[in-house]
Amino acid sequence: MEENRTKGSLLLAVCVSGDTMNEEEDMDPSAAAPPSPTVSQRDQWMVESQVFQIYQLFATIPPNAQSLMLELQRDKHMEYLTKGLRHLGSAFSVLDANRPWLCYWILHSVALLGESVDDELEDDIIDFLERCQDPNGGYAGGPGQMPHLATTYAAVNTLITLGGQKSLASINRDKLYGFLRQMKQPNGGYRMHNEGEIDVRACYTAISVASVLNILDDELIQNAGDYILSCQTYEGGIAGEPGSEAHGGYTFCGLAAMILIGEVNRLDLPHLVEWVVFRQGKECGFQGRTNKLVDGCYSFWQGGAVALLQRLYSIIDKQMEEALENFTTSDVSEKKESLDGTSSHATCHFRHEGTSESCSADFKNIGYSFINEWSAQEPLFHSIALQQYILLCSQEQDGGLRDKPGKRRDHYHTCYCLSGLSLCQYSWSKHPDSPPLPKVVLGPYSNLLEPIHPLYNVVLERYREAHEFFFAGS
Ligand SMILES: CC(C)=CCC/C(C)=C/CC/C(C)=C/COP(=O)(O)OP(=O)(O)O
Ligand SMILES: [Zn+2]
Repeated sequence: MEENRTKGSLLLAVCVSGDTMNEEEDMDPSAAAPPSPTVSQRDQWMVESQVFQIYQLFATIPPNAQSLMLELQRDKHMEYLTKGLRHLGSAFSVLDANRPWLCYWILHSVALLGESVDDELEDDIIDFLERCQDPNGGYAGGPGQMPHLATTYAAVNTLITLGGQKSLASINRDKLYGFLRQMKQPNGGYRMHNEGEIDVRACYTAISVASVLNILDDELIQNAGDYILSCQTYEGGIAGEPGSEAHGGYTFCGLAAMILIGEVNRLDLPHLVEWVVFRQGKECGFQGRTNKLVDGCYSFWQGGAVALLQRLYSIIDKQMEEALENFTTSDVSEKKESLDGTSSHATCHFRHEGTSESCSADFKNIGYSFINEWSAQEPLFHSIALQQYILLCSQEQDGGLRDKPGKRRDHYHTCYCLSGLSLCQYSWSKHPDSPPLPKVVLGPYSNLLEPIHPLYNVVLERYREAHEFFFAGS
């Protein structure tokens, strides 16, 4: 966006500069006419105009009206989610491959708002997901359908969000492990389902569920880092598959998966930081990829990637120092690296400082140590601006959240806008359990949501219960 406009004005400056034109061109009025805008430019200007109208209105109203505009419509959102849950009950009998996702989006939103569902509905959801569980492992989009990694991730996160013995014990981890092994490809990637596509989403969903359920092992990890690394593009972000375009959704997936397998230091992190921070635009929200439109759901995908990067400062610093060293004394530093193995590309992270066990010994606890070693660094994005976009542009006053003004609310955007809002609110916290200062929460303090585990996107307290359950005795 910004780049486009900068390039556009540079181009215009060259075109109107007299030096480059002869007299005949100077006389021709059409030569000076600006090129007609592209469809993407028009779309961008339209969104900017809608967003800035809202910000303009906000800037001109009295403070008490401003506070009202910034209020998170908790009750309305709960009404919308409850309606969705009621509909979900009747949708359980309808043929649809998205139902575990609907369960996750709705229940995770409810949990973010600090609420829960009644026992009867909870039982219905556990029973429904039980029927989606394949006898040979993994969860399908509906009973009798083919198991799929995306719905497996959604089902596992739903059951963790519900919590409790019945819910957590309903996951057949042995069979699920078998399904993950079946999806694993020799190139290190994963297929989404039998004969399905191989992409970074599949790597993340497989690794995320294996990690949270304590079934991650060397076989599941083997070459996965090579595959994800091959998807980091020249822009710095991560694409769905090698050779594709960097995108926020896949960037979150690739980065989180690399952290969970202890190989995040293999990515070019400074380049990744550079790409992701420039995806937050003048509309205050994030776009998913270069020159595309802002969208509320990227508050989590891009905001989540930045939140993860915020905890990797020491590795980023090390990579930057090495790059500088390589730049100044390239061959000397190369020799040094090969002699003493100090290259960050040759060591295993994210580990406890000072330990020397192999990666395989400690990747099992990465998810847990990641939140306990929470760092106090500042956020790398404009957290207040993003909260402003979510509350003023993505929030529907009647409940539910959306992509952008003019779009309709839906459960996917409600889930990821709220997840992004929670990340913003805790982005300055020294520890995930320490309540944020009021000045970092935009709007009334009652806007505060529950904190999430940024690697799995489940509410932290529910993650902790699952961790105790699945790691007991290990
Ligand atoms: C865990 C899991 C399953 C993660 C999924 C991650 C995710 C959101 C991937 C995005 C896929 C994609 C290329 C969307 C582009 O849509 P678009 O062209 O409509 O949108 P754009 O213009 O914003 O790029
Ligand atoms: Zn979206």
